[in-house]
Amino acid sequence: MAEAPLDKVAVIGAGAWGTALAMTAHRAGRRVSLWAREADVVEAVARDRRNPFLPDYPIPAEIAVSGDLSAVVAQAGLVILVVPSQFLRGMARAVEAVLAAGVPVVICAKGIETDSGKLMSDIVAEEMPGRPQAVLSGPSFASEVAEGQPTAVTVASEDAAGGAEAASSSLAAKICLALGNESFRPYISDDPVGVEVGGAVKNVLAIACGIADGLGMGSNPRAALITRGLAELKRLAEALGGRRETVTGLAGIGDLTLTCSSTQSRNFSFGRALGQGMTPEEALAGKKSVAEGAVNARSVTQLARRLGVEMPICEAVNAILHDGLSIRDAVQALLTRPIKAESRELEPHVILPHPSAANDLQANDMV
Ligand SMILES: NC(=O)c1ccc[n+]([C@@H]2O[C@H](COP(=O)([O-])OP(=O)(O)OC[C@H]3O[C@@H](n4cnc5c(N)ncnc54)[C@H](O)[C@@H]3O)[C@@H](O)[C@H]2O)c1
Ligand SMILES: O=P(O)(O)OC[C@H](O)CO
Repeated sequence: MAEAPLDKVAVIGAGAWGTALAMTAHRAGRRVSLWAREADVVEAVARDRRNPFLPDYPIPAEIAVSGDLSAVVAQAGLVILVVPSQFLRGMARAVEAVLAAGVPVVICAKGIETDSGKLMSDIVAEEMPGRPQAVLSGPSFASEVAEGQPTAVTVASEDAAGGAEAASSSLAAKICLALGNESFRPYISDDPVGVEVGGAVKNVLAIACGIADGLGMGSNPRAALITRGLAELKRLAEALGGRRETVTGLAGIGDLTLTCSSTQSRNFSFGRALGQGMTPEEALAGKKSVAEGAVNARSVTQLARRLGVEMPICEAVNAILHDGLSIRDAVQALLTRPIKAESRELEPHVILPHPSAANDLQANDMV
């Protein structure tokens, strides 16, 4: 059986998701402290109990919000890391310097580190050596979680592997008990890699779906992008040692479906703005909130190339965002790729030239 829930929870990162998770832990009965990087966030919460990153939901008075990292993590039994992916390394290092030994961390950033191609769990292992760690991911818009809408997520830790007994005494199980409440339902997984890949790649695919929406495309293209995007996600998860099955769960298809079909998603909305004619710079201008896929299109495709994994939709998004490929050319290149088998058993053995691609090898080569 799992042990008693972790009592005091420290949340590092007071963006929308960190704030919603702090509220979740508070609803679950934990004592909660929240670290904010920006002085104006600390001041706004002190003044009117509202965070500009999630302004519509009051923060309960019992949640202590501070910019003092040592004070926030003092006596914590669990630390939740919720800064954007490209800042996780620096934050993990800073937290490690002030956190008591043995206190577990749960990673909530969705992404892959640019250039190194490292997963968030690799970064934490490097910067917080020997510290127990888990990953939390799944379909969870911060605003809906803050509102108390029913939400299900996956929490994964390696020690959950080995059967029911291992799973129920794992770190993932302890975190589920610490954070679960009547509206927030976490599930245990033993596949952190599969869970992480789902969260990182779905943001890139959401940009692709947003672009299609911005172009005025309908439901057929969206369904095609989600389904073939899922195939890309499965391939990358497997190449990294995760399981294809994990990708069919909340942190894979669950999050993919959510993010690829709602203007609530920052990534979908960013893609939509591109499809409507904005440049990436224009679409991101003045935004304080993060669209992880904009950076992670690069890190995901870098990693896929290194591993020899075919991810044509992610490649197309990356080429649009970072290599100046026009959206029109990217769409044409995707649609005229060679004909392949859909199923895993035949893939990649059946490859036929696309009937309309004979005269367009240049665009085709790009994806
Ligand atoms: N918002 C959601 O609905 C949601 C849900 C699930 C997962 N996530 C993931 O959570 C992570 C955090 O996203 P968010 O939505 O809370 O952020 P946000 O867009 O609401 O806010 C931006 C965050 O980035 C932080 N930041 C900016 N520069 C920084 C720096 N140099 N160092 C450290 N932190 C810095 C800010 O302090 C702020 O916390 C992302 O990986 C995101 O994909 C978000
Ligand atoms: O708004 P997005 O696109 O960052 O998506 C937020 C969450 O990741 C949804 O699960």
